[in-house]
Amino acid sequence: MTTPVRVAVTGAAGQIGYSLLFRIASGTMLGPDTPVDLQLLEITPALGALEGVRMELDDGAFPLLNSITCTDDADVAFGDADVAILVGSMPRKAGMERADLLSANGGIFKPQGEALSRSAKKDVKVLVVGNPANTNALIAMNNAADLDPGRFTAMTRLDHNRAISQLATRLNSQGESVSVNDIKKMTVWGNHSVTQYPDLSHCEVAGKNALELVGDQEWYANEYIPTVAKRGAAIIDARGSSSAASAASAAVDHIRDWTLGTPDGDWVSMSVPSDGSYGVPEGIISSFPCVCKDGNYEIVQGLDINDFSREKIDASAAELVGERDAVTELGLI
Ligand SMILES: NC(=O)c1ccc[n+]([C@@H]2O[C@H](COP(=O)([O-])OP(=O)(O)OC[C@H]3O[C@@H](n4cnc5c(N)ncnc54)[C@H](O)[C@@H]3O)[C@@H](O)[C@H]2O)c1
Ligand SMILES: O=C(O)C[C@H](O)C(=O)O
Repeated sequence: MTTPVRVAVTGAAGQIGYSLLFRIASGTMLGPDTPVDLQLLEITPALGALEGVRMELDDGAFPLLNSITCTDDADVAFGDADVAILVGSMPRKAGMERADLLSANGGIFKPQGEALSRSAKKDVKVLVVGNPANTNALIAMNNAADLDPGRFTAMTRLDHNRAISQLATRLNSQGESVSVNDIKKMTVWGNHSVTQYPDLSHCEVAGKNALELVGDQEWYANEYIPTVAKRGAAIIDARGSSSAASAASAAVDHIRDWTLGTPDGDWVSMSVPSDGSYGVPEGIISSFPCVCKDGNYEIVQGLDINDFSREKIDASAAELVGERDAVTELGLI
């Protein structure tokens, strides 16, 4: 049998975990020929609920699911992990300031970065989903002394997928006949927050420029961008809890593409450590257009950035720099 891939998931008994684990077990993330070992981390009080999830995973009789480990010890969960999806975090509660949230999550992502460094494979692929995802990833990265910083990424794939879907809906309402499959080269820049910038200037729809097809800068600036950026809040309003199945689906997309590659002629949005590309300061984890091949990602180079895009990319980068400065002040990095 092919050696199973060890996939660690934190916050495994939560909402996203409930959707994510079954898709990983079914082979949707790593392909139909790759067995998996699931290494699931929860806080001690949630181990009972996690046991229930394990029972349901057993009941799925998934042919690719080689083993399931449930633990409250990060070194066990991350032991020899090939992939680590960090979902468990403390979401913002009423009355909490950003600094409170960053500090509470520092208590989670600092020790988890240290445990990844001690226990995971050196080429582990880390995806941080738990919010504030970009800065949580930065905290983990900065506390993982023995790992290459490039192993740490954060999730903006949900924003990318939302941007594609909203564009298809708009074009169909204009009388075009567009499927999400026709939309290529979508880019979300910046932070997984309201300052994110879903950029249509390089996006293609069946080979045509998306912005030209839309032909309505006012809609782009004042409806499309805010709708994508505030979609998370709209889901919370409608459902009473934050997005879960779509977030799990995006996590599967992110790890699948990083592992198996992006299609020729297309790219995806991933939050990765900035190397200074497009004027985004080094020392933050920000969303860029990325191509993946042979298990590696690269930031797409050479795209023209117009004045409108420049302003939006700079604003989101400035927010990330502010978050980095706050966690530096808190002694987390
Ligand atoms: N990046 C994105 O696009 C995106 C999208 C949706 C949700 N999110 C974020 O994902 C996170 C999880 O969402 P959810 O709906 O699954 O939340 P949830 O509250 O249902 O589940 C979170 C789980 O994490 C666990 N947990 C808390 N601290 C932990 C720790 N130190 N170690 C291990 N587990 C721990 C909790 O016990 C809980 O079971 C939230 O921060 C949410 O805001 C991000
Ligand atoms: O917006 C949120 O708080 C939840 C999540 O990050 C989302 O984008 O759905």
